[in-house]
Amino acid sequence: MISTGQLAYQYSGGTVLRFDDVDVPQGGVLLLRGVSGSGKSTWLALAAGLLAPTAGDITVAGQSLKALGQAGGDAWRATTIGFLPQKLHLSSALTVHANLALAQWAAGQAQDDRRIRETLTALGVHTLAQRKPSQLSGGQAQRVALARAVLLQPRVILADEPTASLDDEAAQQAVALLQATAKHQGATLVIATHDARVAACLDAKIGFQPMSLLRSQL
Ligand SMILES: Nc1ncnc2c1ncn2[C@@H]1O[C@H](COP(=O)(O)OP(=O)(O)OP(=O)(O)O)[C@@H](O)[C@H]1O
Repeated sequence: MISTGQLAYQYSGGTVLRFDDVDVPQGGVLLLRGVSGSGKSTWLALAAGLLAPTAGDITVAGQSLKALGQAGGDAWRATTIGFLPQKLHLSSALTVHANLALAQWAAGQAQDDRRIRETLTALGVHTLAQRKPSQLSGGQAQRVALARAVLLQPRVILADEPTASLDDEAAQQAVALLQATAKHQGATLVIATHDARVAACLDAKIGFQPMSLLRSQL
């Protein structure tokens, strides 16, 4: 589902970031660990097709991302990748419902209010549909952002530092929610984090594949 071979990326003028090979099956979980600057965000951008590898291959959901052109990339990403960013980027002027409708519009899809309601309900935030982001708690806002990420039923969920600035209980809930949502949708889940608590929060019964990015790789 996600497999890489000799994957490497070099920013203009920067050193070459080299990544270990991974092979994550559909529905599997990859825990991408590494300290700040080790390349987690770069790896996520490569997996989302936002960056093209400098060397090596990456295949996501059967699509070789090397073969994906700029134009095809947007359409592929809209239906394949659900991204939960560290900074949630909910539109402050819009209600929760409208934020999700905007995601459907941005993907070129017709507004589907039923699907929006179903997704908000699955994440326990349907009663907040008419609120603006400023009227949500941090945990509620993260659930709404996760709802937006999985709205189009992506085959892959990429989560960037989902437990940053959360206390232990909220971190446990955030990871459990991500894992349950991915399982419910049959999606492959990648969590990129420097937070050592995440491994302990993941459900060991389901299992996950760890990959550590080390500063020495830079
Ligand atoms: N646009 C860029 N131009 C040049 N170098 C970059 C750029 N973005 C990132 N880098 C460098 O690439 C390396 C990996 O960065 P990356 O953001 O992927 O790490 P990270 O593990 O996600 O870090 P953090 O946890 O702090 O977000 C770092 O050395 C960083 O300075």
